[in-house]
Amino acid sequence: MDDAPRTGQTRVKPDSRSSSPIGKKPRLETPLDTTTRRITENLIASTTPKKSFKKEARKARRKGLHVLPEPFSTEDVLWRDVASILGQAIVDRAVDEDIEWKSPFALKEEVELTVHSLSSNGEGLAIAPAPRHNWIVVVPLCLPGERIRARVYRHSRLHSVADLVSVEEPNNDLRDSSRIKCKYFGQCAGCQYQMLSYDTQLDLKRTVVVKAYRNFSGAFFTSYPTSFAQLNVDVPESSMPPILGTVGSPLQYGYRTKITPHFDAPPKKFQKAGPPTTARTEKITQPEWLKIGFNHVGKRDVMDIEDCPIATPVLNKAYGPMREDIIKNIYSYKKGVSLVLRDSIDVSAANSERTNPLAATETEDNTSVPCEKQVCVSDHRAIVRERVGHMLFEYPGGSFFQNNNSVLVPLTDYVRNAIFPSATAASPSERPTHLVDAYCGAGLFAITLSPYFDTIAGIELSLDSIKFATRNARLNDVPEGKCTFRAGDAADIFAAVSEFPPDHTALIIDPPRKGCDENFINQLLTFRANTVVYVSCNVHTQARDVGMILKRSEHEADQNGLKKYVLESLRGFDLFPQTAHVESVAVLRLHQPSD
Ligand SMILES: C[S@@+](CC[C@H](N)C(=O)[O-])C[C@H]1O[C@@H](n2cnc3c(N)ncnc32)[C@H](O)[C@@H]1O
Repeated sequence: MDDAPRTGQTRVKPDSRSSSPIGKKPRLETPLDTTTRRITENLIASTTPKKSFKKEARKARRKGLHVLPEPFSTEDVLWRDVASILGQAIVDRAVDEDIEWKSPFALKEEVELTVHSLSSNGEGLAIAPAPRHNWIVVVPLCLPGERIRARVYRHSRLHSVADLVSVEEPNNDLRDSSRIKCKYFGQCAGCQYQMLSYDTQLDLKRTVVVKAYRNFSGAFFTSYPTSFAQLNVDVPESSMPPILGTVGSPLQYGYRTKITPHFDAPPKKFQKAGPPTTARTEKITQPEWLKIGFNHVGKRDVMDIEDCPIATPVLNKAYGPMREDIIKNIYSYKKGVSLVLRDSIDVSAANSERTNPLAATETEDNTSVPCEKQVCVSDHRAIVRERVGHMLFEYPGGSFFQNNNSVLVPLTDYVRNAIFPSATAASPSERPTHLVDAYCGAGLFAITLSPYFDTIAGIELSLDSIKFATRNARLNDVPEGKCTFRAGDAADIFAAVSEFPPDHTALIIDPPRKGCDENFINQLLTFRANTVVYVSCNVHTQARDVGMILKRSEHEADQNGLKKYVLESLRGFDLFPQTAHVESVAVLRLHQPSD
């Protein structure tokens, strides 16, 4: 291969300190890069840690160089969608002719387009009209089949990004504006699917899961790949296991139990001199420059937002007075602020009512829970209390907890049913007795599933979350000694559970967006828990990790006749209705190679 970076592109050396999930000094190649070697050589390797990657990428962009997206990032996922619409022949030709970064559009050019499909990130993808048809235009808030006008504002590799100007011919089979419940729809970057029926949203999310496994898992090859690069080649959908329908959220609006609106500090001239005299003497009104809310679609600037219909009513009620307070005191802020608003059971009221069995209310399944008052917690260190079914969870306002309470009982029930399918239930000697909850946070899975196991171990990087997981076990009367939580890297859990019987152990994995690392996957494959349930907020890194587990265990089964992991089921869960985001749950179990 030609080692020299091409003009206009950059190359960053892999960092050997990284704990990449992809093997030693991997070179992650996109499907098309397999044949476009010169570009592959210029990929910023996936071994580069995120911070270095961003720093190197910034440096390179300052020099006017082109930077290929970080593997598995939102931009990488978009690139795969762009490339699969254009097809390999067009991409290869563009590389040979050195035109893959040369947009046929001018910046600010307005163009009429027909939307081809939606990307996995929810944007519309349109093939540019002839004679510029070997190029894709990415436009938010439009739907397949629609004729639109869009204004181009950025170029990338074989695609340009544009603002939606107008929908000239809507797709009335999909679009129904009467469904839209937010006055900021079309401007706020938060929710792009409000014009769709909920069933359509769930179908689209299933397609995202299908595409992620097709593009990023490489798990369904017929032969064993010799390098990780080979894992990243499109596989035909027919060779994948069926991907089930996305499980919907019981609440489709008013579900978000956490929002983080933000605002910038006053412009420098006001910071030095204080507010203009009028602002000090007259009734305080919101200065023109002050925007408190969320980002504009396609931009980094904040737009002013007074309420958010996907947030719970309690958060919306608290947000108005918070905004007023900020407006009143804005000149005392020296830096921008990201607020946190979390919906919580009123801890003081709940404490007294928990001791009063008469203060109870009926739930849908005719059981009773204490009457509870919901409040908004806006202090990062204050305790938030939340109920999942009949269990209570507490955690600090600034730490991780799932943001859609309405879907947590279906989600935890689903994970439990996956671990105890009816076939296994018939044979008590095969039932899992031990549970490992890796990336356990405040103990959501470990504690909700605790009645079904003899012994449970959880691990989590955040010391705060671990303190609360331990406290939550006590809060829910989990017998002393049944649940052990420790702070540390997820991979450390395997040394701590060496006494657990792997055949009777279930492992739940719920990592952050970047997925698992190589050390974790190696140890998982050595430990060999009978059942693995992988819950993920990033189906693309999940596909990569699951692909790796399946292929490596298949290889070992071929070598030594051991059982191998089989992907028994895979489906999306909708934790964020009205948005393009999908959570994904994969269930893997050890099977005899002949099964
Ligand atoms: C998506 S959250 C899941 C938490 C929990 N399972 C839940 O549902 O509430 C991922 C968690 O992994 C933790 N984490 C991140 N990197 C980790 C690592 N290397 N080892 C262990 N935990 C990690 C984060 O602090 C976060 O709490």
